[in-house]
Amino acid sequence: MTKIGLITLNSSDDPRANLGVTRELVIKAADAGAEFVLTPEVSNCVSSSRAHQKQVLFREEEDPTLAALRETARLRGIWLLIGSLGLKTDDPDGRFANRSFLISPEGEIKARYDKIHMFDVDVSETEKYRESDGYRPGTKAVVAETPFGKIGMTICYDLRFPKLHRALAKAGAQILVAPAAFTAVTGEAHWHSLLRARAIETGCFVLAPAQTGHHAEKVDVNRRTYGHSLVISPWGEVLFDGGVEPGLGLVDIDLDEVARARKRIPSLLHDRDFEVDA
Ligand SMILES: O=C(O)CNC(=O)[C@H](CS)NC(=O)CCC(=O)C(=O)O
Repeated sequence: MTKIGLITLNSSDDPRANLGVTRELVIKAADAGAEFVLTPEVSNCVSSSRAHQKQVLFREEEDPTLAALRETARLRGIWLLIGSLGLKTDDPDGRFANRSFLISPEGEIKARYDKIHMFDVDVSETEKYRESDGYRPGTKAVVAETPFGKIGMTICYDLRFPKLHRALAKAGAQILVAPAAFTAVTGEAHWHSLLRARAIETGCFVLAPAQTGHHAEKVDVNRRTYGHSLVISPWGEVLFDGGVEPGLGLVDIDLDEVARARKRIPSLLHDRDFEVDA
């Protein structure tokens, strides 16, 4: 059994305040015996104003949230997935990275992953996102090794591109992480179904820490996220649902369930090539 600590946040556009809340919940998870703790997408700052982000975000090397959470992981001896941080980069267009970090109990960065699929979507007339204007998409899928299993890294909108999850599972992933800031509207319609589908298709545990509630009202009145941090078993059962309040969920997962689910339905081994007659 591995004890998972899943953190739901209502991050503001103030990275210092967000760090305070996040660190407190990470410590609470460690105190409760969690071995692996996960935070949502853009844990450090939810903001769609590029001007504001330019003021408050740092490069990876100087980012105070990353440094502080690495230290917390080390002091508490836990594995920590920082679901993602908005970070400055040397992108020629000045775009940020939406980057996840897997931190070891020694406080080392064991893996980093830049979100591949950009959320360029009109959710409604008043709620439009052009993530690729502000963020530079990644080009590399990542599977990272831990003592409790291999972790396939994804972020938020990646959830809608099952090719990625299949590639991660085929590369050995037993746990898929899907930190998110799903919109309230699309979350209501799709969040549980998409996460359960990815778990069922791959025979992986899916761990999905989420942002929740209203964010950064000054610059972005409509920004509202869905919450419902979830843990899904490899058979597709919802083992935990964090609801809409920020806080901590604790769930024990049994990695043997991965092999059991894949034995019952070995679809991961049954891919076939085909042509499309159109
Ligand atoms: O903008 C930031 O600061 C961080 N990025 C996000 O919150 C991103 C892009 S706006 N949100 C999503 O990917 C939501 C996906 C979603 O809701 C869906 O697929 O339905």
